[in-house]
Amino acid sequence: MTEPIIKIDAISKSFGNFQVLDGLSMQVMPREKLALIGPSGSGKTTILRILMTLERIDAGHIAIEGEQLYHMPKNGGLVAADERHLTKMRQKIGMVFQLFNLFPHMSVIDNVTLAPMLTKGVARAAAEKRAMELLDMVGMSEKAKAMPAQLSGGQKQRVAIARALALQPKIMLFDEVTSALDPELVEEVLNVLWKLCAETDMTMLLVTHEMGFAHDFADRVLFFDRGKIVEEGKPDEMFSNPKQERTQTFLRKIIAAGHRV
Ligand SMILES: Nc1ncnc2c1ncn2[C@@H]1O[C@H](COP(=O)(O)OP(=O)(O)OP(=O)(O)O)[C@@H](O)[C@H]1O
Repeated sequence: MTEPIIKIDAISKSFGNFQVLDGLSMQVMPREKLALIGPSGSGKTTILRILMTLERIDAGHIAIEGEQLYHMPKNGGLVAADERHLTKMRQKIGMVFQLFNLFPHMSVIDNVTLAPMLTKGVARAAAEKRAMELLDMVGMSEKAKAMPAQLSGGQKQRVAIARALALQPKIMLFDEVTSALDPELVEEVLNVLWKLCAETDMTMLLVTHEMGFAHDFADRVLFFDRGKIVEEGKPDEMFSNPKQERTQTFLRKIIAAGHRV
């Protein structure tokens, strides 16, 4: 039987006195496209940031491809992972943020080549060749020499996707990647996600308020509330026939706000 590519086991996370996650467990299978939905503040972004090692966990375990993320084997047991282990594990995962986070003082192509050159020691010529392929895939090769300030939000986000792909991650995390975009630019970014879905075998986790997209794109939808998975299922079941009252209320509000489900 295929093993999960991500195995989250009873993780907890607090910020000060505020407990965001309390014993959360979930698994993701290789190639799976997962949508994480739920009200603001329910912990969705925190889960992605923990997987990306941008936040630490207080308790529990996470395994990526069967290898511990925050722990490493030592003397027959497990100890806290050191920076070297975290750096190695981080390369399996790429993340795209709501606010692009491009390096403003670097050109588009330099944004994409930086990580492979710095973290993997890839030579500039090879890194640029690969970067141009990735920029071509997201429809941005003509802007390779441009600076981020010269780009629209949708273009910046497509560059951010190319940059995240440059380390050839097996897992891609998308954190509300269209939320900061003008409505007419949303489609161009969603089209890139479709392309990644069709042309790569990456595992993709998507936090989104675009319910229509989550419905069409995801293999499985997880509905979160207060750091817990309230309900999960196939998109058709989740959106047309949610079982839990909390899910029903959330989706009613979303529909009332004019979002397609
Ligand atoms: N660095 C931090 N310091 C303090 N509190 C934080 C921090 N990061 C997140 N939180 C709090 O943790 C809770 C969960 O946040 P998170 O961003 O994971 O929720 P979310 O479900 O992604 O919501 P949204 O859809 O608004 O992004 C929120 O109440 C948030 O204010």
